[in-house]
Amino acid sequence: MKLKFTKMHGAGNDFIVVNAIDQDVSRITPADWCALADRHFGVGADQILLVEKPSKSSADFKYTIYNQDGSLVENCGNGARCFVKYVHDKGMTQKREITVQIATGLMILTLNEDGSVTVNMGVPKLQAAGLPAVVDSLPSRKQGEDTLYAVNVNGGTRWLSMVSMGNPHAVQVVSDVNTAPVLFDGEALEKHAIFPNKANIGFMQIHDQHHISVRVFERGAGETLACGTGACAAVVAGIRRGVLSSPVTVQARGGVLNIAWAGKGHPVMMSGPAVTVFDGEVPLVD
Ligand SMILES: N[C@@H](CCC[C@H](N)C(=O)O)C(=O)O
Repeated sequence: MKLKFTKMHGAGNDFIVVNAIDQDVSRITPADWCALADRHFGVGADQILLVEKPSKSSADFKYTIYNQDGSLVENCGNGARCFVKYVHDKGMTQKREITVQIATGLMILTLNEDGSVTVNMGVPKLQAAGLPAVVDSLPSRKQGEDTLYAVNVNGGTRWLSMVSMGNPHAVQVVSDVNTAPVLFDGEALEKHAIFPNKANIGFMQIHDQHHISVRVFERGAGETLACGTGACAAVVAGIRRGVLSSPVTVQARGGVLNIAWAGKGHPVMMSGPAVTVFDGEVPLVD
């Protein structure tokens, strides 16, 4: 069997996008997706995105996401932008505003005139239990409206904000993202016992109340050049801590994302680039 795909990226967070409406992918296993995402023996990608038929009549498409390690994911912000560009470029819809079914509900995405995409990322969950994160025995302190939890890792204490964007994020403020121990601490925190489903670990440097730099050690993928949901989680945490004001420009290693959030109970709006790299075809073992 041959599988057609498109390689895309959003601010350097790269994807293999697969049309699973016109191609039968039912026999492709998570291990196959993992092999395809391998950077040495496969095509290479942080995530695999499947474009599928929705089961809800109010949605235009369904969108299933696998991490590089083959695990299923609830949400992917940079992927959502690439998803819209893909279905538009492939003539699968003429609509510029598209409703997409994801694991946690419906997501509304808008293809802007300049080719960028704006995504309504939904209302963030602000309780640690919602990630889930088991924080009952951890020391905590308030900063603004946020509650920070002290987690011991690699011989030090990190004060983490807990934000769910449908997927779990723990965010800490660092003085310099370039020297922050993103790989060392990120890997240890991703798998920390307080996160039963693991977590994405964000490191945020605050330049001023409207500008930050963020690096994210992603669950199931390691550090990526950008993480859309991670950027949203960092902005939500910063606004709740009282150190950021909406809108916020987020500098990731691979590009810039713009995030707006009006506060508790409101959805996070994210805008940023979506780029096609090439179309390809790979043989898969039957
Ligand atoms: N790169 C993504 C997030 C992908 C999912 C994440 N690794 C997880 O396991 O939750 C983004 O742009 O949001």
